[in-house]
Amino acid sequence: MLKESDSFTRNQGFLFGNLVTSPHTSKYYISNEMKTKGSDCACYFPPEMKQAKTIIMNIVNEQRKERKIYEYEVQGDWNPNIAAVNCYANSKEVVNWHSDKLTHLGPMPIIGSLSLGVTRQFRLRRFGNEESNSNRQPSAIYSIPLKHNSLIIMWPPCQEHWKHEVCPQNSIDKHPIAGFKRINITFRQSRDEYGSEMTPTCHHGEQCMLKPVFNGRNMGRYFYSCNAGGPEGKCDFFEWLDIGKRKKEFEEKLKQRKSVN
Ligand SMILES: O=C(O)CCC(=O)C(=O)O
Ligand SMILES: [Fe+2]
Repeated sequence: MLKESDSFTRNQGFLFGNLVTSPHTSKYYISNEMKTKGSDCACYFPPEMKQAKTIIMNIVNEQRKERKIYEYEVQGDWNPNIAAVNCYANSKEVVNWHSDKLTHLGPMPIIGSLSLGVTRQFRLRRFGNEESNSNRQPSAIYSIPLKHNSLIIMWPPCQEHWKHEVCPQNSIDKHPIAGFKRINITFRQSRDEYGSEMTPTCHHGEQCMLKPVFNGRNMGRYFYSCNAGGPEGKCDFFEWLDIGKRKKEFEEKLKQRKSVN
């Protein structure tokens, strides 16, 4: 993975009309079973990643026996089939405050995050109810040092209520093998129910993003909106996610697929 990380690339995207380049490099991997689902990504889990996946999957599923399972999260065993791998080349490479995208993971995802190499600070802060907070106090920031070979599990509803970042540091201790590099593998489960076929497209033909409502009277609901903005730089597409309806539509799709085969 250390060797492979030299070929990782920086994502680019538009943020409020400005082209921004990712402050770290990354690469996406998929499991073999995703191959049959028509994904065009050619990077399959290498053998070591498969081994790590199995270990992490077993830990998560064991812990889930003792945990509350939310209605909207994946039912049955958690089975990660994609991995986003980030590489931070030095102490100034970061990932900025964000919560992970729900579009293909669906509501209440579980994310198993394995750290390799240099120890970096992983920070978390709550973001719901910020506007309704009359004092406008910024929420507390929790900082967790993630050592080589440590696992952090972001349980639901972490992505709905918390943001996370890996912040720049003035100094870091050199790792005997990785030097100043840190590699982070986040294992995620892409759910067929939230696959591209099931994701609405806006009036401009862009795939929409699934987002949670994190405060106010609609808190707990999810909606689709367009991030791309459309040709005029704005797109007002909006659609509530009806989870019951989605389940039925997906079952219907499965039945149709079976009858075609
Ligand atoms: O590097 C980390 O620990 C976090 C990575 C992350 O948040 C992400 O890839 O979404
Ligand atoms: Fe993240």
